[in-house]
Amino acid sequence: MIVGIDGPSGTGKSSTSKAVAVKLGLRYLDTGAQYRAITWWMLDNGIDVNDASAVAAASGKPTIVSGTDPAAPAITVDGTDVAAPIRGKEVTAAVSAVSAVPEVRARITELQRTIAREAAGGIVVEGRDIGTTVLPDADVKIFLTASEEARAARRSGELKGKDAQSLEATREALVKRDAADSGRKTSPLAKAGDAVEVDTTELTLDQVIECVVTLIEEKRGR
Ligand SMILES: Nc1ncnc2c1ncn2[C@@H]1O[C@H](COP(=O)(O)OP(=O)(O)OP(=O)(O)O)[C@@H](O)[C@H]1O
Ligand SMILES: Nc1ccn([C@@H]2O[C@H](COP(=O)(O)O)[C@@H](O)[C@H]2O)c(=O)n1
Repeated sequence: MIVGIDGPSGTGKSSTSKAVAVKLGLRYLDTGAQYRAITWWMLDNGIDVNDASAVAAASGKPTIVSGTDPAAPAITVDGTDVAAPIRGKEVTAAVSAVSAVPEVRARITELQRTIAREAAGGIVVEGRDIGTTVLPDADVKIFLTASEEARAARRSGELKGKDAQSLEATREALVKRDAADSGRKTSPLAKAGDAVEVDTTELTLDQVIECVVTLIEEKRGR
């Protein structure tokens, strides 16, 4: 059972995917974390993230390893645990430029396909291009959406301490990242033709999880 969950940022992909995977005994892959990890490495190594040729030339250097336990997602770069730093403001602001580079996408896509292939009991993979490009033959494809306001409010509730910002600034940053992700040439953020769209604006997280579990169980014939 391969499940692909895509959608813009703040629609609930990670929270839903993890919970669904725990409930159904599936593995879990956060592909955004992989793009964040390679971006973290570029910044840490002084690569200009707006220089696509420099990013492309360096894209094969870091070794990225993703854990697939939905109860304890993990990610390392060259053996360093980067789970915390990849969520910082700097990486968030730079990740769309890095993820738009075709060489980066080719490398990370290959990694994702290998992980999905090796997940014997099935896996929930979440991202932006899972249904369209990474796993076009996934058994279940879901595209989550939500209004800008709902997404900004959700994201704003998470940002604390040094990364705290106004609701309006959060909304602007989110819209800018979605526009870059949707507008890039290579596998942009998009709904696959055969994906089920779920608008989560008025739904609680539990309702979204239940909806996705039902779609998977229907596919399994239960
Ligand atoms: N239906 C919902 N109702 C209210 N809050 C929600 C809902 N779904 C998710 N959230 C909350 O919104 C925040 C963002 O959710 P999450 O990280 O799962 O989104 P995402 O789509 O994976 O975002 P990104 O692509 O930016 O990583 C989290 O704090 C989560 O608890
Ligand atoms: N399949 C994917 C997943 C993510 N990206 C890029 O990574 C960024 C961070 O993703 P989060 O889910 O952690 O917010 C995202 O903005 C994309 O630039 C991608 O390109 N493809």
